[in-house]
Amino acid sequence: MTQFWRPGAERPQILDDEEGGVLFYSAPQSSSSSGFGYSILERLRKRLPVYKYKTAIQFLVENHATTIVVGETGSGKTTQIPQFLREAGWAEGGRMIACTQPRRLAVQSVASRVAEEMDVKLGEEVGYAIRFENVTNPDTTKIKFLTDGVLLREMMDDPLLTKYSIIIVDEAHERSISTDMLLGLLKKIQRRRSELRLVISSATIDAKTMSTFFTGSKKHQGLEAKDDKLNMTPAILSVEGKSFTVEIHYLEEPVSDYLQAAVSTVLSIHSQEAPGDILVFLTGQDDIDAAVQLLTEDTRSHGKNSGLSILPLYSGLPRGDQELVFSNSPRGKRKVVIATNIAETSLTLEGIVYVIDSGFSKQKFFNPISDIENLVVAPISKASARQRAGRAGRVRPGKCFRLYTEDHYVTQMAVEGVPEMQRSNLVSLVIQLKALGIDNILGFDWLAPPSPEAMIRALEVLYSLGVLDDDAKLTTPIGFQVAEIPLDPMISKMVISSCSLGCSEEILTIAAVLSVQSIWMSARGAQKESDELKRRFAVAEGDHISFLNVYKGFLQSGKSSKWCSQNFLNYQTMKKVVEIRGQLCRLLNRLGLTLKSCEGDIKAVRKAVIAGFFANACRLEAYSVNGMYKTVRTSQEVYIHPSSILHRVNPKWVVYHSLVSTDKHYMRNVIAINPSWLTEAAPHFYHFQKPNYPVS
Ligand SMILES: Nc1ncnc2c1ncn2[C@@H]1O[C@H](COP(=O)(O)OP(=O)(O)OP(=O)(O)O)[C@@H](O)[C@H]1O
Repeated sequence: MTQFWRPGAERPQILDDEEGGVLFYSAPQSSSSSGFGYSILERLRKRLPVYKYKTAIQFLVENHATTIVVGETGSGKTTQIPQFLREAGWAEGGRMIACTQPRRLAVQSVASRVAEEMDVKLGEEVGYAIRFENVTNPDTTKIKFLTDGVLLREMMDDPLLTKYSIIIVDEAHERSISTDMLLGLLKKIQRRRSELRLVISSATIDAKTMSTFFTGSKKHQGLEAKDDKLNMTPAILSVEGKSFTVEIHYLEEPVSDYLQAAVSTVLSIHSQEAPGDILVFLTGQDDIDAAVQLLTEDTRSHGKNSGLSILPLYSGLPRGDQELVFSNSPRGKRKVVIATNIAETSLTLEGIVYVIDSGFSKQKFFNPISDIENLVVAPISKASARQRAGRAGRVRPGKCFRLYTEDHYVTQMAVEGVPEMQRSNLVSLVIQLKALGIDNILGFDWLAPPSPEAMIRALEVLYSLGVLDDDAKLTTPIGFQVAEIPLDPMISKMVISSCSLGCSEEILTIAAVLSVQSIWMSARGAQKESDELKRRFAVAEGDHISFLNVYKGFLQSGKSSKWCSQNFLNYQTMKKVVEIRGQLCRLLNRLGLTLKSCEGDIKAVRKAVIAGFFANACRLEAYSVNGMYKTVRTSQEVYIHPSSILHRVNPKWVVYHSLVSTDKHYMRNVIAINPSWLTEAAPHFYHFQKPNYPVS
């Protein structure tokens, strides 16, 4: 390795691997089915550190309302604990074991692994559910992996989650909004359902804080006397041991450009280290695209076959492209996966031997005063760094190269990140709690309370949308209907309003497109061509209406992948749009709402968009030469994003879907409006905005 690396002072312990861990290094790898026979998988299971604790886990769960399991990354918590509990009988009599994950990709991949280990078909005894996708069988599924967001949704139909005997909240250290909300609600449910068991697990969780949160006397918890033997004090189990060693290396000196440093480290590993795939953690799609390009250019400039197979991995990537990271690298090539923190927890990518950790991730920070949620590149916490390193050492020993100094790790990095709850827009959280009948949101039992300002802002938004009434209760029927739709409340309001405006067919298409990351392929060096193709679908009214043209073209092409690539559209994402739209149609039918097309009456569509997004109205500054707009609500300076159809067109009044902040605040997905529609759609809201609202 290059000399600037220095091994970490605290070497991770070497594992006891009595049976000789190298035995199965050379075993054939494959994507979905590992190619290992069931009995080999059974042997591998038994060698995981957590296996030694099987009886202890079964005993603790039997006797404690809550069990907290802390164990190294890769020790087998996610894949094994649900199986142990199933063996102990917790999935008998029509009951199910749920295991939540913060991320969809993890849900799918651990569910497949567990199905494989149990030698059953995915979707039968072992299933999974993520938003808009349910691969379970109500009659046969015993172990269900799902995102914590989906479990929260299930509570709307079944508030006590009666079909589950045990809920395992995995990766609880991530402290996503949904995880925190779930923990508070599960604590409440336990008071009503003494038979429900909770297991909280993570490699990097603060077990004491969690234990204090869940501690309560039976009296306090309101449990009945029949549960005399049940211990209300959470049990804490520390699983000792790690699958394989991961050597940690730090930089001798800090670097100013982590992207360049990551690329150089990939190249030096490739030239100096033994075979094995590489996983690089960067911050977002832009970083990742740049790294892919730099690596590709480097190898091209040397006129050689690099021997590298480079794969990006981020949440906006279509499913098919994401799944490539699980496949074997082409023969003789070293796979390099360049990922965001989507790959930070729960994932096992079999060939990974080397991890490169940039030390940064993109994190949301919401300012309730300006009402802007920024995605900021910020240093990660020690917990994240440990999780990243833990992606190596899962099926063989590994190395982790941290692109920062050991001193930085020890003295500068926070032990844990700030919970998402304390740095996000809380509109979706508030509506969900309201839908679950929790009225006193500020008094809710939070693991860490959100800021009152953000709460108040969320209440204001929901009130202005007509979702909450003067007593801050959900309105009938709009509030309840908006809460039923698993989308951002502003999109849901747009959908509901479209039913009375007679354009729900069109708005469902728009809602589905706004629910995926981007329907366009990444232009990567072909910006001009991509812009020209985009213009074929463009209409003067803006992006939303252009989406309707794209969707129509896709259907007319017979949902053709060729048509998509000819038009710079992402085929997988377009298929997803069709799927989401179908789900939304079914949901509207269930809610008894009418599906109707406006047959080209674009004005109705624009009015429906405003019904949801009136708060995002902006006016072009009178003498602006550079396309500067000001938001009506807070007079914030904003610009139309270059990816928008309306970039450089600059209509006088617009409404946007979301803001992204880089050098400036940019509006994405923009529609031109008539300002009088704002007062028509939301007179109560614009009444207060009069000083900023010169109608012209
Ligand atoms: N898809 C897979 N392919 C090969 N091995 C796997 C796969 N999934 C899991 N394993 C093996 O099972 C082990 C345990 O994985 P598991 O996800 O249960 O660990 P964990 O303790 O939950 O880790 P983490 O805290 O990182 O989520 C891995 O270290 C690896 O050896």
